[in-house]
Amino acid sequence: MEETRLMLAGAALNQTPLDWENNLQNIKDAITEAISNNVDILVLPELCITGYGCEDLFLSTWLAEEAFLKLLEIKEWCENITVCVGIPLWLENNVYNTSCVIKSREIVGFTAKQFLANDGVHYEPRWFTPWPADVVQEFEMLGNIYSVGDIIYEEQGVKYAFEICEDAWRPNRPAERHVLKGVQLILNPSASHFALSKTDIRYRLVVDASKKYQCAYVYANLLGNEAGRMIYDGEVLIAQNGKLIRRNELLCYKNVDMECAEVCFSDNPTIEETIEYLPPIDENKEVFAALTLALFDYMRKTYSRGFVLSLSGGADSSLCAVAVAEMVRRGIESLGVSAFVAKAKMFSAAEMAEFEAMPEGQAVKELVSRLLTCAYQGTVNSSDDTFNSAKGLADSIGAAFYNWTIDEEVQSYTSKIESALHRPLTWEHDDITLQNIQARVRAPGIWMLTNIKNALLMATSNRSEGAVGYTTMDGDTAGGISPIAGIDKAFIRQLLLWAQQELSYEGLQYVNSLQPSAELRPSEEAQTDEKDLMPYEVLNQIERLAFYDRLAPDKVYQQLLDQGVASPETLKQWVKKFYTLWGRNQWKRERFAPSFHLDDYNLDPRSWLRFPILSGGFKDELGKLDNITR
Ligand SMILES: Nc1ncnc2c1ncn2[C@@H]1O[C@H](COP(=O)(O)OP(=O)(O)OC[C@H]2O[C@@H]([n+]3cccc(C(=O)O)c3)[C@H](O)[C@@H]2O)[C@@H](O)[C@H]1O
Ligand SMILES: Nc1ncnc2c1ncn2[C@@H]1O[C@H](COP(=O)(O)OP(=O)(O)OP(=O)(O)O)[C@@H](O)[C@H]1O
Ligand SMILES: NC(=O)CC[C@H](N)C(=O)O
Repeated sequence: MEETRLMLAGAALNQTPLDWENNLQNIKDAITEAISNNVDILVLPELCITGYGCEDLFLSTWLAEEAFLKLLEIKEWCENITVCVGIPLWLENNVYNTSCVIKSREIVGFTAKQFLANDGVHYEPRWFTPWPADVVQEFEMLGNIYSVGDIIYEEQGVKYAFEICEDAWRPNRPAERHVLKGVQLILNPSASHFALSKTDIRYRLVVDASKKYQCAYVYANLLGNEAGRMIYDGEVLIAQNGKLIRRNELLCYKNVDMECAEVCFSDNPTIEETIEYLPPIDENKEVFAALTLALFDYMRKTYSRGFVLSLSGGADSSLCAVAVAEMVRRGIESLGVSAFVAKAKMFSAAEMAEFEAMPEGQAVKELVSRLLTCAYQGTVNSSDDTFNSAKGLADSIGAAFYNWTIDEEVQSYTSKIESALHRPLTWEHDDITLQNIQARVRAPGIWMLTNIKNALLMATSNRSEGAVGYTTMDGDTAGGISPIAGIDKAFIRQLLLWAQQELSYEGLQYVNSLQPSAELRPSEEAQTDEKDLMPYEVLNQIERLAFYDRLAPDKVYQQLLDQGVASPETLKQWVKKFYTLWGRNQWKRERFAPSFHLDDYNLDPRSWLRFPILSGGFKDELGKLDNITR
């Protein structure tokens, strides 16, 4: 075969469902950048016209009709370039998830996804119909006839075809067949949610496939917090014959992040400039990168003016505080001060000029003071340690910090109820009630600050607390966003140590020396979370075995016993406590503020784990544990 050289590009886009203006602007910017780089073929992410996360709106025909009109606009921007753009397509009562190929202002065809994502966070078969392999048909739209299906396209003699995201994750992926028909280039528009270490799997799907099928491969993912919960890392990969040619920085703050490379097609192509080595995955780094970008997008897409936080100085609220500070630092590192403040869409021209005039370090601190407001709300049960931790951290990152006590409000409610019931409330008889009223009276004041600031209230619940409902509903669950509800407590504690050491958040030194405590009981009782519950490591292990590995309670017990986690009696108590609290507290998980999906699975009923609100609570299954003799 004669040698052909094609300039190939993939662009990650930060899209938002139904935000036509934003989505089209990003697409236009990507096309303009590609044209200026003499790109022959540009791949844009899955469903990027409408946004991937439109959910049940995909079932409304008007959405696809509107998207088609937008496609006709986009087509006019494609002068002397081939652009692949994701769009839902309604045909005879079915909706298909497609990528449309536009070449020099003409629509060449639509490739429809063949394997729909239906695991974990994905529910695609609810909306889309899978397309059968090897089938191509014609359809009429607005007076024109188009081709749709499993099309093989050609660019300057090079045959190419598609795998749309999930298509590449299946053993009988389309590339298997396409390469037998002479295809030398596979394009993959994706909406592949972020999860820890997942980039490694994608690398293999792309680079190993390019080796196995002896082809070139271009992969382009969505970028940012698109629709609230899922985060996309914006990965762009260009590979050929098992060699990685381009890969971008993941989780950046740009709207458009493009990579391009000239790729040679011949019987024995020369592959210049390959990337031999990718840095090893560091999950702490990944969590911070994903969490902070997710916060920034959530803030600007809700037009909020920063965050408000009830800062106890404990691990969970400290992580939320550091996440906002790191959001500002990373955002400025990625975009520069001017673009960051412009993108935040909340500052006047005069304020923006003020920030721009500051040295970068000062701008970061000044912005943190505007974007993060914290309050310590102590009671007689609070310790100096937690106050010092909260104040020390807030001061060190430059956050606005208030301090007040809530004893008066607690006392006011307690005496009201005591006089209504004609009896005193005591720790002996009313333990949980007296704990919960403290957590609850922290909510109105912090909500007031939130309203005044037009900000978002951060709820600090973590994943381990979520599993067992160790949190007061409408108390410390109050908030508009639960940024760390996907992260377990053991991970949080080591993450904070890492952030102190590696990211130099010195203000974390206080929390890193504290034992987690709710500080809701009188201090002489020395309440700790782990005394109330069980060691967090064990709680997290039970949760994973129960809901990721999907084992029955007795098998969970047996496995942990075999690992020597605790004595049989203690372990039985912990397993029983876990399942009983898990079953009783589904309603709480249903009511948490929206949280981010960070791990390969999580407990969020809206995105991963369905469980009944009313259930038998594993009574019989836990009863079986008593019959196990060892
Ligand atoms: N299925 C269901 N659907 C709807 N509502 C249901 C329900 N089951 C119970 N309920 C309701 O739930 C109420 C109990 O829930 P709730 O009032 O939240 O209280 P509850 O879950 O009983 O207790 C809260 C727990 O969280 C711990 N906590 C609280 C605050 C902070 C921290 C910390 O770590 O800092 C820890 C505290 O030590 C205690 O163990 C019941 O009175 C009942 O009304
Ligand atoms: N003294 C306090 N001042 C302000 N907020 C508080 C105070 N005590 C508790 N809270 C709020 O209630 C939340 C729940 O408390 P919890 O103890 O679970 O979390 P934490 O204090 O951040 O972490 P840890 O459990 O590691 O101590 C806190 O994150 C915080 O938002
Ligand atoms: N949009 C998709 O098809 C995503 C599914 C794919 N398994 C992923 O998580 O990346």
